[in-house]
Amino acid sequence: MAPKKPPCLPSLLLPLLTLLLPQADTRSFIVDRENDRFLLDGAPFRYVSGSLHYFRVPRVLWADRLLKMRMSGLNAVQFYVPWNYHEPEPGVYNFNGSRDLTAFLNEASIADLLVILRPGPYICAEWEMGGLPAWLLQKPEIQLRTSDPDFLAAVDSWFKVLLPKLYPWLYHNGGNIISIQVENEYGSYKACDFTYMRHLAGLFRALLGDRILLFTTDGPEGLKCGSLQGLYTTVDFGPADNMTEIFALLRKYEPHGPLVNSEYYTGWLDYWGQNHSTRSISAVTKGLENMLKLGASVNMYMFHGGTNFGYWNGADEKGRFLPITTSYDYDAPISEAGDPTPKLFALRNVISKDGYLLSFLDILCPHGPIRSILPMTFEAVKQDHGFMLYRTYLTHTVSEPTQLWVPNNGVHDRAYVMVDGVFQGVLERNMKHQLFLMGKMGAKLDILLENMGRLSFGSNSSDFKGLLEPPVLGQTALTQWLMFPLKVDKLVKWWFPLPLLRSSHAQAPSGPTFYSTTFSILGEGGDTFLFLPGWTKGQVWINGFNLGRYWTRQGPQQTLYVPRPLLFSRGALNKITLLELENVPSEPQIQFLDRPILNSTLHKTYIYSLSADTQSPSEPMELSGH
Ligand SMILES: CCCCNC(=S)N1C[C@H](O)[C@@H](O)[C@@H](O)[C@H]1CO
Repeated sequence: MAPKKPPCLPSLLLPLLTLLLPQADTRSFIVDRENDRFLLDGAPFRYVSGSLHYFRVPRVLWADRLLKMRMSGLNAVQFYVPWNYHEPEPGVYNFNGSRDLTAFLNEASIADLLVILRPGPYICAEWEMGGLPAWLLQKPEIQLRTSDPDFLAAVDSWFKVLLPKLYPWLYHNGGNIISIQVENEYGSYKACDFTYMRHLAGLFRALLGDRILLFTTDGPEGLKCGSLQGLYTTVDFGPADNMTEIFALLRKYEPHGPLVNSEYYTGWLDYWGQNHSTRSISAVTKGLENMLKLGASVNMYMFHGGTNFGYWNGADEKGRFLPITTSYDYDAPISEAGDPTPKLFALRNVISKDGYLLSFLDILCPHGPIRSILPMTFEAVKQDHGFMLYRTYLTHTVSEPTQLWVPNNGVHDRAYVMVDGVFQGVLERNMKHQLFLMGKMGAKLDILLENMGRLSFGSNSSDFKGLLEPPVLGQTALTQWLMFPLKVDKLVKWWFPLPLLRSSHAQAPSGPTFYSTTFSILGEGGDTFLFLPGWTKGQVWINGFNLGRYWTRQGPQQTLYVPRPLLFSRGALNKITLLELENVPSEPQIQFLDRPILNSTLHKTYIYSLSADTQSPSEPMELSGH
């Protein structure tokens, strides 16, 4: 979330003050040259990042694109800041709407993505004038990207506005920016003006302090003029390039420290009048796999390209003037329209093999688990409502079905038990039914605990929730627990729809599973009642609103009231997400009825068929109860 704001001091004082203040926490992102790696908060860290340019995506879609990147297994996002996008005229600044850089940083933080920021002043990027404002050319003799005093004066003035905005977002200040690039592929520019680069490096240090990692990026041929003492050197290259040769060349500039490819090309740009550029999935994934095996940190350029709206496209000169197209699809893993492509899933598989794929737990429990010898209650880990996952590992093989139980009625309130992700069944408060399981030594035992609501009347309202006693397997009390307090509502708000219906022969998964889909209302619509025939028990959200619990199997309530104001009408898409805790039918359906069903008796299964004339449920046919 937005980091703590520094005291509003003159911008140049801030870094100085920070130096004087004791560092309030141990947040840090540094280069460990002894072990050729990054350290994040002292722990070995490698980023698998993707480029997404906020200035090529409408603000209302930022969250969607960023989450899709996170769900692809990335842990960082890299983006430029185009100077001309924010200073349309000298001294006039715009950081509003789709130019709200702070809002984008915050969206990245919400998506749990670290940030690699590239503020230029030149950014290239197939963007109008490489990000430099056209008004610089009102001085026709100006020497762009050099120590020309006119150019430096404009650069200084811009960065004295921009960089203090970034200061609170630096990782060690509580934000998510782990590194900042100085200039862009300067070694590819004819000037090779080290005075200019030293000026920029000094300005960044003066305004950002000395803790943030500053780096440069160049193609292999640009390292000589693009690298600078005090700035970490990185390279860029694509799948067709010789990774071994290029990294060997990089080692001449950075003999120690992590190898970094700051722009690994997943596709390429398009020019009007030429064929759409593509890069093969196999080549792109193979190259990524090889770099990950080397322990390199990689940023995939682009992971989502977006669009050159308005007049913002740039141009290249290759013997002739070549304007860039409006689409910046880039044959990227997320298409220009935001759709995951086969390339995304192929890259996700590579990242997952590397152990980098996010489980839901990374999103549901972004701060990681709490470790304890004995299980802790919801209250002890400061989780009031909803769900907590308890995880332990079997310390011995259980080769015969063995009872899992919790002494003193210690399940508060329902426990969904899995072994290595396979659903075993449910333990329930005040219920005597037994649960037997088997598993090899080292098998993962997960218990998803549901808080069904605290006592509101009775002898003791101190109704603690969770596992109040250590579960016992046979005669062995299980210890060494990890507790994951789950922020389910946060995930649901960003979840993009997944197909709800499965092909009939597919065995619907059992145990805690998310389902999500979209639906639209043709007319104005009205209040309605959600009916989930054949579903068992769970939680449901509509358009991010937590509608409540359903327990179709149990009754007597079979429908959930859906107030009309929750819904979008006239064809707009509504999103429904369900967390089914036990089982769904092979072809799960959701129905919206025009009346409630609150009176089904317990343990009976009803089939309601919508009668053709009224589209309302006929009288229920009672099937055998069980
Ligand atoms: C045809 C030469 C284009 C020069 N740009 C190159 S090599 N690239 C590197 C550059 O840093 C980046 O901003 C992008 O411009 C990328 C191409 O998408």
